[in-house]
Amino acid sequence: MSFGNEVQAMVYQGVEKNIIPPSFEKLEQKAKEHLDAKPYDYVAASAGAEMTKRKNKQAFEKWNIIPRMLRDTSNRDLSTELFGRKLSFPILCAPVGVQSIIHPEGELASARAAAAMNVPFVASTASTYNLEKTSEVMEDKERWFQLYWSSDREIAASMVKRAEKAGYSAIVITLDTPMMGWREKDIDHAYLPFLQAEGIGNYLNDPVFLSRLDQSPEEDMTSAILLWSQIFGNPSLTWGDLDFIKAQTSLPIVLKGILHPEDARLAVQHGVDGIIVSNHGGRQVDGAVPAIDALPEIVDAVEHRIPVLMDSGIRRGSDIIKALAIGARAVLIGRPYMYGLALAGEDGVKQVLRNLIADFDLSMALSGKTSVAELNREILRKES
Ligand SMILES: Cc1cc2nc3c(=O)[nH]c(=O)nc-3n(C[C@H](O)[C@H](O)[C@H](O)COP(=O)(O)O)c2cc1C
Ligand SMILES: O=C(O)C(=O)c1ccccc1
Repeated sequence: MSFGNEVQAMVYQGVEKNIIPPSFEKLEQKAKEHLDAKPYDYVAASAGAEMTKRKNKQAFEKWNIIPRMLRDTSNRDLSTELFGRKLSFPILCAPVGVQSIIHPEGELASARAAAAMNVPFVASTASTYNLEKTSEVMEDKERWFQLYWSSDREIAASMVKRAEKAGYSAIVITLDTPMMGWREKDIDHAYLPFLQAEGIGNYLNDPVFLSRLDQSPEEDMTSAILLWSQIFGNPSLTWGDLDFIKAQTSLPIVLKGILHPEDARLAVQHGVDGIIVSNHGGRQVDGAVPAIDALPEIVDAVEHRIPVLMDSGIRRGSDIIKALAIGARAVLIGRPYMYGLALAGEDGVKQVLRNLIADFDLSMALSGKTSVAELNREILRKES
């Protein structure tokens, strides 16, 4: 058997040392056995009855790929382009907060792994390690900053400016989480890692946040955590507020959490640079539409005016093919790389990314396509 390219060879060479199962289901199971119930459930679970989490998976199963034959797929190009920059793969690490609950090196390990694999890392506002530290470990590699827009808008502005200064090349504003969804398992466990000061690293060194405290966090962490809980989210935001953030930065602005085609049109009208179709991995509105099912109408509504990305339920290479064939420019992954982090830190995240890239490369070739640009709806049919 010959391997299609270097990515394939890399996967098989590493087989003996692999701790990361190639199957997502086995990976999730292994992470479950490895972690305590509270942090595992925080990562794995979703809102309510977890309907949307299940539907994200079922929806991918309803889209079928119709491979094309005899098309010389010996040379393949997995790259894509976003905001004038070339990405090696159409894959990014989604913003995931509080990674220290599953591995002591948290975001630093994930960021290092992403940098090593040439996969952009989207650093969350809710990180345990601050954005400057995370930036440092990535050297010159592509990184974006995800903003949770604080109800204290000077804090939001401060974080955006810090991100630009630290070398992040886009700002992702997450719209679907002005407050946490109804997460029954976390409520059962009475689990809130923030109360132990995990996930608030970006606030603890923010000059504006610190200026709002009477005493430093070292002297009085309880007050810092209390203030964080009061200013974290901002449910009062409206489309008109986007101008404020745009005025703070020259970086491209990407809106995350779009599911309605009309919101996609509004995003274009308000001059943002990209959108991410996402239901937050089912963690916010239980019963929300699967992101992959929302994608076609949104891609059509946007009419190529800005790039459309998607996440929520990407588990395998074939899922990536489906999203790109519908019209996404790139996809983000959340839980898969969290499980890699839980099991083996930086190395675990690298293996998860490597498996996904290799699977995507192979499945694209076997579908008769040689580049991301060639993927289109011609090779897809949806079961009714
Ligand atoms: C544990 C966890 C924490 C998350 N934290 C954030 C966050 O801080 N900011 C954000 O925009 N999205 C956050 N998300 C959502 C992810 O960015 C992404 O939308 C989601 O995980 C994609 O679905 P998937 O897990 O099925 O791949 C989080 C997801 C998980 C699982
Ligand atoms: O848990 C999440 O899904 C999430 O987005 C989040 C929100 C605030 C802090 C940490 C994570």
